[in-house]
Amino acid sequence: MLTSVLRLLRIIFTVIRFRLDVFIPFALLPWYIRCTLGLVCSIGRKRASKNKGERLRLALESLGPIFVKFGQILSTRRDLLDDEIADELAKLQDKVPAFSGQVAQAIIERDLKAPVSELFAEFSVEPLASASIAQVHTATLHSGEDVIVKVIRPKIEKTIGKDIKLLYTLANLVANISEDGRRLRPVEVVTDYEYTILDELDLAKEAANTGLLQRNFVGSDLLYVPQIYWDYSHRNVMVMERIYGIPVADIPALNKANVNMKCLAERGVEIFFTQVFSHSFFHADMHPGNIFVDVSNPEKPKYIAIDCAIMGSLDDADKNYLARNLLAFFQRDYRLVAELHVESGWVPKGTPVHAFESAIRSVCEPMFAKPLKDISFGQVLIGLFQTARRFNMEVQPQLVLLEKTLLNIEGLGRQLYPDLDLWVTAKPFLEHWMREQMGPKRVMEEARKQAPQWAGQLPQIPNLIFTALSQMSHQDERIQAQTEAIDQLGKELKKSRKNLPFRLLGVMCLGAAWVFTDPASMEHLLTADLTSLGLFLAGLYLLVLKP
Ligand SMILES: Nc1ncnc2c1ncn2[C@@H]1O[C@H](COP(=O)(O)OP(=O)(O)OP(=O)(O)O)[C@@H](O)[C@H]1O
Repeated sequence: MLTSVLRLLRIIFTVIRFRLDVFIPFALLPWYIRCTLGLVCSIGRKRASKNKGERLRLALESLGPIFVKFGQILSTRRDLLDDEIADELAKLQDKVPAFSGQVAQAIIERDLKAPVSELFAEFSVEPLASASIAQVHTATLHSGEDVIVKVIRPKIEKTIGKDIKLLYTLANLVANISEDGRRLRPVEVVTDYEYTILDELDLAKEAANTGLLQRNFVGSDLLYVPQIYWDYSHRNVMVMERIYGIPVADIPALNKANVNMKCLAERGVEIFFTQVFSHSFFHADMHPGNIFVDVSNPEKPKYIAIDCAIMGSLDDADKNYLARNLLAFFQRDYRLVAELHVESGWVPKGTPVHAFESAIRSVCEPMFAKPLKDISFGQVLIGLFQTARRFNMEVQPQLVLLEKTLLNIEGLGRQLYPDLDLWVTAKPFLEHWMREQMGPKRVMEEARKQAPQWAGQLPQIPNLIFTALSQMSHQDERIQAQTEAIDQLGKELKKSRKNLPFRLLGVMCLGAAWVFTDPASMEHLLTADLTSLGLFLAGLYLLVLKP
């Protein structure tokens, strides 16, 4: 209790010291609080010469690593903050003094239940790196492999718990006293922070994420994920293969190694879209400190990713939302963007489509002042989410995580190769996704999943086909590709749609074949066999050969 009060006093003192009163909606406070704050805030007048964002950054730095982390996470919420403040907060760095190597050693021995000399052939007591949550030491296993040992800071969970409570108190205060404050969604920001930081506290979870990411990219020449040593990994300690790549932010070193920067930038985008659309599992903490480059083949450089504590995953509905909205945006079909939101119920039923359409147009249309290749997908999503929020849509946290990651990837890609054309790299992924949604593979997958229910629903299928066809003809009118790339995509979409009735019919035949071969429904075995064989062949023809 006493420590919380002291911490709160320290926060108040910091607000005064760094003149953060500019963030306080004075007009809404009672007169006596206004006078007192005005008086004490004049103490920090010297700092008023710095801009708002800079003062906020300095204040968070002075409050310590947990607040620095909060500021770093806040800096990624460009959908809520002014660019000036977000840019300043993005400069926050975890410059945290290391904790003693002996303490790290004691944590390892306690968690792995053996002395360090027994666990490793060599262990460096000097840390390799130290951040707000964990510290990294190098070691060598008895089998000869070089590894790193990541150890969670002692007592950090307790400190974080207390700071989060304080942050919630402040967030609720801001949300309750001002409309402007509510617009910044302070409680949502703190919840976001809480989830992120709690994920980082559990190294067993990070190890599991790393294992899954590694499996997803096994055999790939795009991304390497170091191996986890499971026998040595627990909640507070994780042992991982040591990697020796060039940090991605070290552009002089990459140039010296003759790395093909265009290829490197494009591969970053490719990895991101592969994770999102093919694996539905993406690394969501892609800051440069977590990305290295293997330059053994400089023409085809390979990324190495570490620190898989924060991962995102999208379900089919999210991917659909993303692909269809991005495509509609690039066709400048804001009507379709609005309809997608209203029809699906993302914004409350009854929201006027034209009002949403006009709001989204005013946000997005200025983006087309730039050439297509310079349009930021991340900024498009920010515009989309900001508008959707104004229309009371709750943007799902996984989509916000995706938008933040996309911004990081784009920023990194353009730093490596300023002429990076994101659309060209992203297009095949959106194309593939849309094709798969309507292609035979997807239909077969659905058929397999749905077959038992369909047996009872066969009579309704003609009706469903009719609805699907009328929806398709409605949407066909909308496909007006803006560039050659989008044109091409439109053609491919139309082609898959043309084939859809045949495929639906094919699925019906297969479903019927399945029903007839169900032993429970068979009265005359021979007739049933012939009927199901005929239906099966017809279904196969329509699904696979006809297209
Ligand atoms: N497998 C590895 N091989 C070589 N170096 C590593 C490895 N894992 C981590 N490091 C080094 O340790 C540093 C910190 O690691 P990591 O990012 O996992 O810790 P963290 O506490 O999550 O830090 P941050 O919060 O800053 O991301 C990395 O920037 C890198 O220099």
